[in-house]
Amino acid sequence: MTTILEVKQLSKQFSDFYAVDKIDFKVSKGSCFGLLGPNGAGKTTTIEMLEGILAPSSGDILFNDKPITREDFQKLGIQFQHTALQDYLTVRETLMLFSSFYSKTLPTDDLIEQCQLAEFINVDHRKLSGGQKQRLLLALALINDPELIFLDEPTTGLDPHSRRLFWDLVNNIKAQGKTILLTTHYMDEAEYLCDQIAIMDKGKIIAMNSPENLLREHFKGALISLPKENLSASHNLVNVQFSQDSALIHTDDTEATIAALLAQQISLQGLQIKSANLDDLFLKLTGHGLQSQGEQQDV
Ligand SMILES: Nc1ncnc2c1ncn2[C@@H]1O[C@H](COP(=O)(O)OP(=O)(O)OP(=O)(O)O)[C@@H](O)[C@H]1O
Repeated sequence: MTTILEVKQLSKQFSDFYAVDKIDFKVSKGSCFGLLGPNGAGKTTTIEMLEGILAPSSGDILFNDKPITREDFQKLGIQFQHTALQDYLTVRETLMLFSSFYSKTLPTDDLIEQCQLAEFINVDHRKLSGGQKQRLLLALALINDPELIFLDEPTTGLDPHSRRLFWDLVNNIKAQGKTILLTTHYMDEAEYLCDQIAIMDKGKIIAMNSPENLLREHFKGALISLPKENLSASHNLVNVQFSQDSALIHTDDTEATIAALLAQQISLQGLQIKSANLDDLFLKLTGHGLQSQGEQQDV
């Protein structure tokens, strides 16, 4: 597969602190690459260097095998976490305003259709719901017909229906052969959309592969989940990790583990046997959860 973007030993230092610390990765043309990690992991700092917004402290960024240039930045599309839009403009007027900034643009009507904005085209953008606003920001990111599109936590705070709708739009864009670099806190989003993911924590990439291979690499057996309150300090168990509400036991032998729980008279009330997901992987690799603290969805 052709590599569209390559990052080598990329770092960003703020005073004496490394927000991004010597990371390496490659993004294949036509794929969706996910940068996954909790608040403060260094995701936004990384993509701001790739977008030309922040100067790297050290390292290289190659675009189509050559050091990235000013001209290359014109071939990027960026959906920021927050974009200040001109007040009092409708959705159509906003699209037309942004079109005027570029020499080459996609037809406004195509963007409206592609991002499912037809219903709101004459609505002041300030009246849009969270999901509608994200679709408008996606249309703005696509306006210059970019080769590589950056989506920075595009579904944070959206309700489940809006997130699903947004995922379908992203898959349609990918089906057109575009490359997407996505940052997200959500493991289900990464599992659904991404061909490759890099898990970041504290400025470093701690694991990288396809979601399926990562899970296969790190979880051979099953994951037994029990309500935390079923366990006490006197119980003697190995391979237990604690998330907010549950004790998670990784096991290659489910029957033997359940027998061990029963032998210690641990209640099996609320027990679940599940396959591991990226949240479990993150917990295993770092000892802390992937979801940011205090984050809420406006369901
Ligand atoms: N301009 C800056 N000056 C100093 N520190 C910064 C600056 N920008 C980011 N940081 C710090 O760098 C670290 C990484 O931040 P970054 O925004 O890249 O993380 P993130 O993974 O994108 O988090 P989030 O999911 O909250 O957006 C954080 O500790 C942040 O406080």
